[in-house]
Amino acid sequence: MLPLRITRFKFCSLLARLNPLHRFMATAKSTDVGFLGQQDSIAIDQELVNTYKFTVEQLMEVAGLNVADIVADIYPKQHESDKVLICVGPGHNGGDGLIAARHLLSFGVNPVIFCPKRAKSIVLERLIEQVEAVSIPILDTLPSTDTISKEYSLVLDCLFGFSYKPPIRKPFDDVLRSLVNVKVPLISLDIPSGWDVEQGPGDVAEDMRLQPETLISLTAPKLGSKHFKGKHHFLGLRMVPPQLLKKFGVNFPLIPGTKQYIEI
Ligand SMILES: NC(=O)C1=CN([C@@H]2O[C@H](COP(=O)(O)OP(=O)(O)OC[C@H]3O[C@@H](n4cnc5c(N)ncnc54)[C@H](O)[C@@H]3O)[C@@H](O)[C@H]2O)[C@H](O)CC1
Ligand SMILES: [K+]
Repeated sequence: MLPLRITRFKFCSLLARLNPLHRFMATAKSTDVGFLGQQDSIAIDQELVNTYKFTVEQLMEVAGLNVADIVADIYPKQHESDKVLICVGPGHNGGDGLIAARHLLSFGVNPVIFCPKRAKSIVLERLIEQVEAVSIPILDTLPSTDTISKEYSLVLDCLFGFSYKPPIRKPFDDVLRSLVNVKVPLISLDIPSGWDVEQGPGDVAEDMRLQPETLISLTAPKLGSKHFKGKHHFLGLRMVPPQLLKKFGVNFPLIPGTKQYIEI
């Protein structure tokens, strides 16, 4: 008899072929996928570039597209005027957010970027120029909690990813304090910002402890995400080569069809 997990995937796969809408039902468990520590997450990223010859731009483009895809599928636009606030940080987590903004625009969504600190790398500067070129607004001050709750339908947290090391530095402490009080759904990319990548939210001051409704993990969930208690946890970036995943003990699920993400 086949192990239960394989049987489930075969069944999902068959259903997916029969009904494209079935993609929403395809799930795996985060415990089956495995969790990554901070050093291994960084090492995978480096091997993707050094050994597998991807450019950072290629990886981020796919990651950002996956994020936009998940957001548009799970939180479809309710009103023409709906806006999505995308909070971007100075690293590649922020880069994924800038790319997601561009793709969301192409899906008919109205993205607005909040970028408290501009990155100095050429790659990120180009991403900023790309969103400016298509007239996506970029704010350097966060709107008040009330304004966000009234004028935006969603907030994306792309402030920090797997390279974050506490304690938090200014001005991000105040940004987290505001985001904690926002009433619309919060979606965090890779790890809720401010959480320790491995330990999770335990040592984070309560007034800065984000509790997102949705978490989107890339490649594999990070150890800290074991503490995630929101509604949806998705896994994206299926493009990472299987040999590399195996080396780091990641058991990336077989996603039915050509969809780029799966709920875990
Ligand atoms: N293989 C993959 O899974 C890929 C993931 N991607 C995304 O890239 C991020 C990781 O990007 P990285 O640039 O390494 O780091 P961060 O975005 O986490 O941010 C680094 C940035 O933050 C500053 N910083 C660190 N600690 C603090 C602090 N305590 N206070 C203030 N600022 C801090 C630091 O100085 C840097 O400027 C990953 O999570 C994914 O989202 C890519 O898409 C490629 C493939
Ligand atoms: K994040």
